[in-house]
Amino acid sequence: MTVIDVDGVTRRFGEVVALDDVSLEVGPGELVGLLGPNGAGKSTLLSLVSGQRRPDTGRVRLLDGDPRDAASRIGLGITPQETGLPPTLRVGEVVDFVGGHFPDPMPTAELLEQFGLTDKARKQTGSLSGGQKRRLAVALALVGRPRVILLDEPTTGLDVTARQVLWEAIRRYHAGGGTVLLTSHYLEEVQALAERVVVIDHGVVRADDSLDGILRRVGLRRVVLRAPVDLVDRPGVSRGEHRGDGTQELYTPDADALVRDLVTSGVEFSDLQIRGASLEEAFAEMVASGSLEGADR
Ligand SMILES: Nc1ncnc2c1ncn2[C@@H]1O[C@H](COP(=O)(O)OP(=O)(O)OP(=O)(O)O)[C@@H](O)[C@H]1O
Repeated sequence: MTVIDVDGVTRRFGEVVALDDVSLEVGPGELVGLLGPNGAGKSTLLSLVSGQRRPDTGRVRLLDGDPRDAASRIGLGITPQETGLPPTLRVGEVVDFVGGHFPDPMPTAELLEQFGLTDKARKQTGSLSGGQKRRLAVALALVGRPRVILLDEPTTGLDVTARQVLWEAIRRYHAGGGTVLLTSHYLEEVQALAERVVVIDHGVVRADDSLDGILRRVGLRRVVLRAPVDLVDRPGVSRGEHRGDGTQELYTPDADALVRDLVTSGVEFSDLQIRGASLEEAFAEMVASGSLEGADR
């Protein structure tokens, strides 16, 4: 059985082609991260899978049914990018209310416990912090014991602790056999959770690979240093530039080898900084180098 089956889907908003012939299959128990820059088409894809929108062309199936049928959506949990919670209802009441729409909801106390919200059960949602609201919004996706959940940027804007609580809850759901499709701007988040990564840009699926496969492609390091000679064209540097502050910014697959080479060659560098490339940088590199072309599973 395929839990999510998107086949040759195109969706336009006026002149904008939000999704351009996108196909994606997600099987039972998979945890898939959907990555892409702003405006890539991630939320549009989720809205088609959840039956909120129809594709212009192509076909979308959810749990072997039409996502616009309530019978298919009973097995779906969703946390959109923004959730409006009724501000005067208490946290426990909101969970009870949403759970009441499902045949076998999770007990409210158990769900709140999992999301670290037990002591907020009697608070009005309007009094919650941004992070607490977000945790509640994700908890609501799970209350009906869904077979699949769609999470649109579940932890954007959260602090480290709140993010960890959510990651744990998502892992627990997945370990129990649940299927997850989540979007994120954060490579770190996808790295922490997903087994499979789909990269989308300008409405097109650019890569669909295991997490390891994607990380190998984006395994670039960013090296910044000050040096009296030009290092941009040095062997081992895949791309680089001179910055306004007099430093050079270099991207390399092997920062250790590059630094060893500079030391043995006697290059007098200073102010050395090394870190992993961010998703945006890695993504730009993938597009620039053409490594995404023809990439597929
Ligand atoms: N309701 C709408 N009306 C008009 N254009 C839209 C609408 N929804 C999305 N778009 C456009 O479709 C494209 C894809 O948007 P979408 O929200 O799916 O991207 P995204 O990858 O989720 O972005 P973000 O990471 O910023 O949430 C964008 O160009 C966006 O401006």
